Amino acid sequence: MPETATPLFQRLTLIGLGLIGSSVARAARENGLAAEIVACDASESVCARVTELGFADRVEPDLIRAVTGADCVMLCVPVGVMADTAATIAPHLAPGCILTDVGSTKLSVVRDVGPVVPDGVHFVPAHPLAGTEFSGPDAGFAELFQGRYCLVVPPAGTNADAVAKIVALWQGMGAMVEEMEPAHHDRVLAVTSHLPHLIAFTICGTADDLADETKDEVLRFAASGFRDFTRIAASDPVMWRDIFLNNREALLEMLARFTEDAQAMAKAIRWGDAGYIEDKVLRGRKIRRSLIEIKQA
Ligand SMILES: NC(=O)c1ccc[n+]([C@@H]2O[C@H](COP(=O)([O-])OP(=O)(O)OC[C@H]3O[C@@H](n4cnc5c(N)ncnc54)[C@H](O)[C@@H]3O)[C@@H](O)[C@H]2O)c1
Ligand SMILES: O=C(O)C(=O)C[C@]1(C(=O)O)C=C[C@@H](O)C=C1
Repeated sequence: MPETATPLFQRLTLIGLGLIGSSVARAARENGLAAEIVACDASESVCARVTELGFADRVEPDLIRAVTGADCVMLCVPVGVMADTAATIAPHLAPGCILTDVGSTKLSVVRDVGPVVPDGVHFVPAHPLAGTEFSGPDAGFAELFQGRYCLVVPPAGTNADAVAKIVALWQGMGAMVEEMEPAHHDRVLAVTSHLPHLIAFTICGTADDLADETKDEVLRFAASGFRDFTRIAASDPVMWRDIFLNNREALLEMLARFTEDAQAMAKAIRWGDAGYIEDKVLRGRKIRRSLIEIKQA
């Protein structure tokens, strides 16, 4: 811990030490944000690896022992297991403790975790918009959140000091923080993150279904648009299964809109509408340029 830093938390317990949990552990330690970091994971092999990697002060496989005495508990597990995890730990959270998470869907986390949070415990859901296609404790790194957004979605009436501490935690790890309504969060992420992944998984499946005709060529000549899709298509199946199932409505709405737009493109191609096609490509280019300008590319 940097000697001059005053830790925000005395004991930060991280549940789930994959890409995100292990990145938080590394970043929190490097920036002196917690006096003690406790790591808890359901997988024995992950616990063993976290011990070897040494970025936590204590590895505690038992959920209840892990959260006892913590002033901040962060759930870094797939969104499909947030409910069970929160229900198990809730009665053991100390008064004044801040319970937070990093889940990629927010309405579901508010729905699943909110009702079990005991009085006196502050619930501040959050979502760092940073990641890679890799998972597990070896994949994490301290710089993951630097220059990236983290969205916090505190329910109405959440203790302002607790929100400020979670904002300070993410800022201390280098993130830019903004507040958002959970429903709005889920619609925005449906189009910026969930739909692109759905398209990537689907296009890889489509290519694979054409195995006899094109598979060899797809793999051999992949130095093209297809290769960019394969990066995000390599992501964790459990994490993405849970995201799709827990952002069902917004994702289906965005998929329907996309399908309409894809049909419009198909029509333009069929009827030789060069202007329409050019306009769409130009729009894509502009979006890419503005992402580069705001350093989010
Ligand atoms: N990967 C990303 O790009 C990214 C970005 C932002 C947010 N998220 C969100 O962060 C969370 C974690 O994602 P990740 O990429 O770190 O996943 P990961 O697969 O790398 O790690 C998840 C960890 O949770 C553990 N786990 C699973 N069920 C558990 C349980 N019931 N109790 C305790 N531990 C359990 C697993 O053993 C694993 O070590 C997810 O909710 C995901 O939606 C992911
Ligand atoms: O960069 C990637 O590989 C990611 O998939 C990261 C990504 C994203 O879609 O941007 C994935 C899921 C998250 O909830 C946040 C970030």
